[in-house]
Amino acid sequence: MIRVGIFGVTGYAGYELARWLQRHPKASLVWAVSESAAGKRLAEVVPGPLDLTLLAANQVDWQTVDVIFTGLPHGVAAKTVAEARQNGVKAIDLSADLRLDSPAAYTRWYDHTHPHPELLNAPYGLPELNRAALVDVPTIANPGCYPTSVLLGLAPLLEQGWWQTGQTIIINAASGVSGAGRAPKQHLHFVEAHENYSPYNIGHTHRHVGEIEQELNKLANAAVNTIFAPHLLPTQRGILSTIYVPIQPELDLAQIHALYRERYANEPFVNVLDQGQLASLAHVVHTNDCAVGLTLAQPGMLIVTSAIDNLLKGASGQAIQNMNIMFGLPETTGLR
Ligand SMILES: NC(=O)C1=CN([C@@H]2O[C@H](COP(=O)(O)OP(=O)(O)OC[C@H]3O[C@@H](n4cnc5c(N)ncnc54)[C@H](OP(=O)(O)O)[C@@H]3O)[C@@H](O)[C@H]2O)C=CC1
Ligand SMILES: CC(=O)N[C@@H](CCC(=O)OP(=O)(O)O)C(=O)O
Repeated sequence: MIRVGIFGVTGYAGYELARWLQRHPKASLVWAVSESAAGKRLAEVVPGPLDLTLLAANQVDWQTVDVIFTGLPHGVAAKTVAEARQNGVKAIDLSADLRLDSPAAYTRWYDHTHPHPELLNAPYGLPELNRAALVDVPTIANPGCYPTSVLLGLAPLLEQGWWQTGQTIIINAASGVSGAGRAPKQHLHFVEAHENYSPYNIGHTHRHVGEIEQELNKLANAAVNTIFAPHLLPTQRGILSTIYVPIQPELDLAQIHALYRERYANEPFVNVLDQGQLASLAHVVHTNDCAVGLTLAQPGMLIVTSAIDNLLKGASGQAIQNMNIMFGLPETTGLR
């Protein structure tokens, strides 16, 4: 059994992780930390079936776990990961603290100095792109939710060099409200979000742009320029990214569809839809899947639709997939 600790279990991602770990046949949740509710029962804080006594961070016994998950805000998570490493415990970080390749990039997108720049050497945990780098490592940077949908939607095309180098890729994306976390904020208030659909941080301002372009550059082996337009969607969960990609004008849809099907043929969590189908939230919510739809809008312009559940393939499901790889288990263990 893999012995697990969770930090931030009262948060949306941490709680989802705890729920799925209950059903994992090879992992056992040993303890869970909550700063704001230490000493209480989890069921008192988050209504639901999970019940265990919450610990404060300074109460944990590091010797009792093999790995921790950090479902903490960025800036906070890195300090906990550093403590885990000092105690010889592996860590999978759901925040953005381990994802960027350099301290300068982190400061650019997160507006503060990285508290532990030595942790930025963690491999980027998108198994479909980076599986070999995740086996038996001490730390994994779990990818962002929007980046996961975008990278899986574009990887085959960029790896193959079938996009138009130098042209801008436009990403129009929408996320359910759980993507913003549990802390109340005015724009997440029911009256503001329900039956509304609103863009935010559009242009080059959303912090995921740095992560998306960093990883797209690696896939394409070239500088990839994007325009990213996120929206708040009045659902509980789910992300849909609609991506406009300039491609080589001679390519037809059958060729592109065959490329995607071949690239993802052995990927248990990527579902390349039949030609003519478009990805939607209904394909993926409450699963660890990414659904990808392909449409040739006109010669030279492909539209990719890529859908995930932000709390699963976008966070906790992917984190369990990463744990499975880290410990040499079949990747789908506990995720079906
Ligand atoms: N929601 C999503 O769809 C996704 C989230 N992520 C990332 O995962 C992490 C967790 O996200 P999510 O679960 O949505 O966030 P939430 O806001 O729902 O939960 C974060 C939890 O962190 C704990 N916490 C500990 N220290 C602090 C602190 N100083 N300030 C605020 N909270 C603190 C809180 O629990 P307590 O007080 O009990 O300790 C809180 O419940 C974030 O880094 C987020 O960016 C990544 C991908 C998708
Ligand atoms: C709807 C909404 O607000 N979504 C969040 C998604 C970010 C997130 O979840 O954080 P990670 O970087 O850890 O993936 C946002 O846009 O900031």
